[in-house]
Amino acid sequence: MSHELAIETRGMTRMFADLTAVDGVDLAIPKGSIYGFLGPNGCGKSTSIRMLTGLLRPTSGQIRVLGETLPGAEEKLRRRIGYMTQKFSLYENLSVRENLEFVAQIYGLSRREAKARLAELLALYTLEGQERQMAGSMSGGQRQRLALAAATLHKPELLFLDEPTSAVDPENRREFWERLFDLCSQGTTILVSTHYMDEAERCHGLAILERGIKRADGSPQALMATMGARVLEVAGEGLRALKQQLIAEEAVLSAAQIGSRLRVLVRSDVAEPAAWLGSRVAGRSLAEVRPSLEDVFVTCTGGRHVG
Ligand SMILES: Nc1ncnc2c1ncn2[C@@H]1O[C@H](COP(=O)(O)OP(=O)(O)OP(=O)(O)O)[C@@H](O)[C@H]1O
Repeated sequence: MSHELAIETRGMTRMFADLTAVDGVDLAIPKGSIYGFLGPNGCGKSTSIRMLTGLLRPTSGQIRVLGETLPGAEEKLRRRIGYMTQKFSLYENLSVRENLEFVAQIYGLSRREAKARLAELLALYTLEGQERQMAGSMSGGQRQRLALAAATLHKPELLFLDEPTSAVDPENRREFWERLFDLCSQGTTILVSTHYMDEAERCHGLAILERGIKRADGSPQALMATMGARVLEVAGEGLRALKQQLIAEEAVLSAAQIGSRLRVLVRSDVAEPAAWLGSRVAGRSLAEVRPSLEDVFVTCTGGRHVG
């Protein structure tokens, strides 16, 4: 297996009784990239991350992380990876400083190393004025910065972030992503799970997951360029009724209203989608538009998630 890959899996599978939470997932994630898992709740993002961090054993399949085989190398990998869980996992009744000191102890930093690293992190994550504040009384954005400081305290080579921005506003989310690109530019590989399209679009590469199955994999640009549908927008009157009429067509993967337009995904095996759709929209105006990542998502999941 290649040394240039931070993560490599073949047929990674996890069952819970008779539910297949992760179903035969193959991954090849290059070192130094930000890679996303995109999918709705319950599609297997957290279960995949837990297997890749060595916290959960796969039912079958092969996993290599930073050149080590899992299960088996959990202890070796512990110092080399960082993990920010979906729920805030620090102590709410400890201060910012106490939380970070506690994590430093877990990773066996000496008092001196811990002092220097804490000063660095407090400055980097703009937590300097809040050292004594209880973690439980912080805002969503501040908690998230503290959680990221804690997850990166030991300078991991590979960082796992499970839906890190689900509890923060768009401005904090944008700021958080700037931090991730800083970490990436210093050589950290990042695997981030999300159900936000805008977040997925920032990744170098991503996997679209649905019910434990990887439906597509590639850079957002490549996924948009190669998706199996053409995107057309219709403007005019009576779009709700038109939508019902169109989704009954075999060739239409989805039709969803966006403001005053109806965004229609037509299967790419329809030779002339504009002419085909034009004959069904009775005089309304129509234009082909560039696909978005959301269109890719809808196309690979068969349109089941957008109404
Ligand atoms: N310990 C468990 N025991 C039984 N079923 C589980 C367990 N952990 C996860 N599951 C099930 O496995 C499936 C995948 O869950 P998972 O948490 O990986 O999804 P997810 O994409 O991370 O979604 P979410 O964002 O809601 O956590 C779900 O149907 C979930 O109910």
